[in-house]
Amino acid sequence: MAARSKLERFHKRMRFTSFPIGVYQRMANRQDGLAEALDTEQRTVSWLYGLLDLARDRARATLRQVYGRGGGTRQAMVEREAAASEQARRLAQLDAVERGLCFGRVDDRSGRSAYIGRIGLRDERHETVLIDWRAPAARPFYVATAGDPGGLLRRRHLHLKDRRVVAIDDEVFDLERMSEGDRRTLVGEAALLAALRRGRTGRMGDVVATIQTEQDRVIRAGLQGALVVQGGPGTGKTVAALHRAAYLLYTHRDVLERRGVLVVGPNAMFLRYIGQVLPSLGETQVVLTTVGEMFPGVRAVEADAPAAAVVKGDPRMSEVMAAALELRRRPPEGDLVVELDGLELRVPHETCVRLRERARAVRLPHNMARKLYVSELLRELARAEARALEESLHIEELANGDPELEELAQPLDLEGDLDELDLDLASRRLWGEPAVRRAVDGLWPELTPQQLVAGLLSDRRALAAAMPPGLDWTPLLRPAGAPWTVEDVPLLDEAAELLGEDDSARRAASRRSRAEQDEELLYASEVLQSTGVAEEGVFARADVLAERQADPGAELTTADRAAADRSWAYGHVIVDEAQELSPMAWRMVMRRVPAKSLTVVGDIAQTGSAAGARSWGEVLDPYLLGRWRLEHLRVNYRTPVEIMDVAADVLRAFDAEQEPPESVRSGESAPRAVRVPAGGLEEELAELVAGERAAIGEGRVGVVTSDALRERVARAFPAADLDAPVAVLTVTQAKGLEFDAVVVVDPAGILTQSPMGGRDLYVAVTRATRRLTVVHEGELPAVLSRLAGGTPA
Ligand SMILES: Nc1ncnc2c1ncn2[C@@H]1O[C@H](COP(=O)(O)OP(=O)(O)OP(=O)(O)O)[C@@H](O)[C@H]1O
Repeated sequence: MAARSKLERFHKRMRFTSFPIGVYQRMANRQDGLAEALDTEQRTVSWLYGLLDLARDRARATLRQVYGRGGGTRQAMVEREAAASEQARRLAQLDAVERGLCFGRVDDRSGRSAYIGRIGLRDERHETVLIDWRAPAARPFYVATAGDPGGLLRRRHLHLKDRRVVAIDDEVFDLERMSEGDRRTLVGEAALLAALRRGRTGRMGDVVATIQTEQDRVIRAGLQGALVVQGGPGTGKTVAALHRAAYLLYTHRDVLERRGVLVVGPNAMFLRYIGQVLPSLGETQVVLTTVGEMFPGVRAVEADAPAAAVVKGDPRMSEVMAAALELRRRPPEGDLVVELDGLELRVPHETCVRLRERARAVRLPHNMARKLYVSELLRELARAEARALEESLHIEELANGDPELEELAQPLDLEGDLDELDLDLASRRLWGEPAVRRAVDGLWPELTPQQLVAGLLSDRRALAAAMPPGLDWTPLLRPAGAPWTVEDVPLLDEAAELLGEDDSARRAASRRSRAEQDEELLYASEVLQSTGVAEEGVFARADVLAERQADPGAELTTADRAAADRSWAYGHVIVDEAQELSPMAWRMVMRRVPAKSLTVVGDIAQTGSAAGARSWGEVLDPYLLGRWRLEHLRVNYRTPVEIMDVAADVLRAFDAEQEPPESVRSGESAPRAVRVPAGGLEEELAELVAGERAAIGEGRVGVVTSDALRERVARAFPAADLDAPVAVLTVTQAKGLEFDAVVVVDPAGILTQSPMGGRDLYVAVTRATRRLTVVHEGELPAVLSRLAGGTPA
């Protein structure tokens, strides 16, 4: 019916509208112009792909050659590995840029044209024929505006499907100066809007083709110092931060390849969401992590309740950890007494105190200082043993009444007779005694960060003793063996700093015996025989394959090594959704980047964690002393204006000082509120979501619910993950993500679920790229009354 009436309207229009003949002529010319432009661009693009294929062939050949060499000294092996991983990386990079290799062209006033792409390419004469988007020469493509074209006549976006040019968009800055031929081939539809209208896939994509000027400023900012990017929802903070990582690696490759780049995101789901952006830009050398994963060996996912999160995130927790450690190395109540083979070894209390103070005074981390403490205490015990022996040996008894022997006997001074060698030998012997070990461990135990933190959090007395006045310890107490939370991770990191690393186990693990290597060679030959890989050429020799098996260290990239090493100093750190980090989490992040080269992106208006930031200065100044630059992003590329109006009502209600961003486009359907009868949520929701799915076609639906209803709602949509057409998420999980259609369930619950409920609701309603539905059982909260046709409170 709808289709028929559309057709009728068209016929009617054709009957009553008469186009002047010139319009038809222009339309026909335009078609010809478009075909001609597509044809020209196709020729260039095909040639560029040809060059890409050649570059790949060359990289593959070099890789084969490198592996073909085999054998040689250890040094030669290391050099070979380095050359091989360089070529392998180059190959991976060349593969990654296949999609949309070339996406832009600029024509300048001097009649020159240049093509912009994901990677730079040169022709056979070594002339640059494709400019890498990160190169300074590509900059005009991103920064030219009608007001300030910077010498450009035209910016052209090329849209590719596989290797075909399927569409072109032109922005003309100076029509007067364009040649007649170029004018004829002008084609225009805003490339940005076309990109924004695309359905969401569940994975963030790169935006190299449509980076906007304000984002370009962020992306190309210098490496030194700290840059803070504040911007409302959908302003492209994440996308700009990731492109910045790629830009920095390109521009400062020498430093950053050695030191690595770390990106910290809010949760694992978010990392999956953004995980493809950097590889699609040809960068695989960036470590992506969350606060919960920043301590090697621990993978914390669950968050603490707000009361505990606030205390654990408090900067005073660093003193609490130090105090907790002091409690673990207290001197004995009285003298130290160790029973050994019927002897009582006694070290006076004052000596124990003195040894402890000496070990503390060296200012080494606890586990290192322990070595000094143990060695001195063992010597004291050796002396105590000598004294005990003296006391136990009664010469009169030994002489057994023999007056001559009694006369010969001098008063014993075993302790005084001990020389250095005796003390060493006695110390070693004593260290083998379990009773001595127990005593030493009781006074200065060797501790892992896990033992220190878990021990503190499950010990009421220790908590009460370690906490300063004004910091409530009660929310922290939990049973021993409780799983790690995200908020524990900065405490573990703090503990590791205090305790010091003992990397002897790691070093031992990386030492490989000759026998093992021989075994690997044998195994490698068998593999080559049985799989026929030998014929493929890459691993043509058993010794080469064995070499790779045997020395994983040589294969490890900077990113691999950095991710496994808590004390790694990164060259640059990017923190996304940075408003969520507590002061303790910032301490941990800052340790990873001693040079303080940082990009911090976030939105103070979206802070959801009770321990998160209220202002950037508050969290950053303790480390950066006010030396950070602030950039604002103010245009919202995600949320249509109608939905953003609703969000702005919410923002105004809880934080009138924050400015909502301005939406770049308007939506196709009005946001709405749907009231469901009490108890009928699941059923109604299933129907409603089905309707949303039908409305958006290929895109994705996000159901964002209050924490309280999460389980109930998730039951209605099993197996909902990022890749599923429908994902059920709490606000915390939805942070940073976006969906074509968003259904917000239980707005009243979201508002009241934490002290930051208003901000949570703001985050929830700004996840939509096209449609927003708010589902409520009770009254619609007053801040959303625009949805019911009212004026928001
Ligand atoms: N220049 C651009 N060209 C095309 N799309 C863009 C551009 N900038 C941003 N976008 C798109 O806008 C959406 C929002 O971007 P992004 O997630 O980076 O915003 P954000 O500021 O991090 O949002 P939030 O604070 O809500 O996490 C994404 O789909 C992104 O791809």
